[in-house]
Amino acid sequence: MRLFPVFLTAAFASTGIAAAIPGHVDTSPGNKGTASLVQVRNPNFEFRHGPLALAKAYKKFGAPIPEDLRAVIARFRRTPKRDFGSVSTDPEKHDVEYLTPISIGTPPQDLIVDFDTGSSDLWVFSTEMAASDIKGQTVYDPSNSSTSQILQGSTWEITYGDGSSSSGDVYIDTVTIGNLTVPNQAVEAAKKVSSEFTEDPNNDGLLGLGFTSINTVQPTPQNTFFDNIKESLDARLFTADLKHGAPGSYNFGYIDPAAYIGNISWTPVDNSQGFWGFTSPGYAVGTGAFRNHSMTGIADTGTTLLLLPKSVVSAYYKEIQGAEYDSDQGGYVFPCSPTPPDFVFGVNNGIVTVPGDMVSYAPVDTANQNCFGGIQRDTGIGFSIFGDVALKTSFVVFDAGGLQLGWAAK
Ligand SMILES: O=C(c1ccc(-c2ccco2)nc1O)N(Cc1ccccn1)C1CC1
Repeated sequence: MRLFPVFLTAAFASTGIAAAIPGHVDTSPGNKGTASLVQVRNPNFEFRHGPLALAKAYKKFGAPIPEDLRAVIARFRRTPKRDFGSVSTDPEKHDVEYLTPISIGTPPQDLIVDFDTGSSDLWVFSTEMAASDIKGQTVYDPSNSSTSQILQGSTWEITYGDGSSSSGDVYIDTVTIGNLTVPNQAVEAAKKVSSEFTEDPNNDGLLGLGFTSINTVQPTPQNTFFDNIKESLDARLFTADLKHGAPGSYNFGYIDPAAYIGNISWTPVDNSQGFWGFTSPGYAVGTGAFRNHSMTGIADTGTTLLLLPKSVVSAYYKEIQGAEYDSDQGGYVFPCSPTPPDFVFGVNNGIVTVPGDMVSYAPVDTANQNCFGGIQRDTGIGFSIFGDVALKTSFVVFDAGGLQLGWAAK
């Protein structure tokens, strides 16, 4: 029978050497019972921080742990694991929206959704919808997720500024974005969506990155993904790096210094309406002089265009030969060439430049003669909306920790 020298196992385990494998113990008469044991690394041994291993050794032999060692251990224990993550986001035609992959449930169900800093509901197309409302979208099936739990009695309903709407009930399930997972995220399953969503085959839902104060779940509003994960991030912020006709990214918990040039201009955020609100001090048209003109608005990745006060918009289009407000098109239209002037807006004591070629949003006719403007009036909304036309020219930091927005060129 092979004796397994248990005392040796214990001794080795505390030093990271695997339990010695049973060696050959020579018990022939006259022999002192010597043993030769081959050591192998213990695959299950968790490498312990040096001071921790030293403290363990003191403990094992009943020696008091010196004060300085105790202090090091305490500091090591206080810094919990921190996190950060990144996910790619792709523009639809004309950069009308940017779509980003997320995973929901167990096993993971992969959907592609619109990250929207202008709203705060995470809702998705679901198996609870009428088949006629689904045209090509991928749907979330809570019954196919072993981790989904219905949030009994909860419902949601949201209406967006473009008149679109959706509603349904609520599940708690695991949601992963990039390498970041929230195990108990409220996932709002759609039962109804308006035609604007049905007719958008590539968009499986919205992921709100606004403030939880405007989440529409009743009776108890639910946290956004960002609100659920922000305390475990290295920094309580996310960044939006949207691009014109090319993949961009949303990063969580860190500012990538390689993603921007020059300095970040910071401006305080007013989140009293649940949005990433700020006030721009003014604007310039092309190479013209900067005009002081306070514009209060929000940074909204979910809105395509740059919607500004009527007076600013008409001052801009006044500089374009042939530009006019076309009520048939519902906005300013102008000749696609020559390229219109840049539009510059202030952010604190910095500026953001929207290049003229990004102001031409899209041709209004097949002859490509006239273009619909990317800058339009914010009439009736109550504030301006710095949507994708403004955001895609910049690297934007949504800093919940400092309650500030950072804008940088790239
Ligand atoms: O679509 C929305 C929008 C987003 C969320 C909510 C909402 C209601 C309740 C919770 O969230 N209501 C909106 O209306 N835009 C953009 C927009 C575009 C055009 C006209 C009006 N607005 C909000 C961010 C400003």
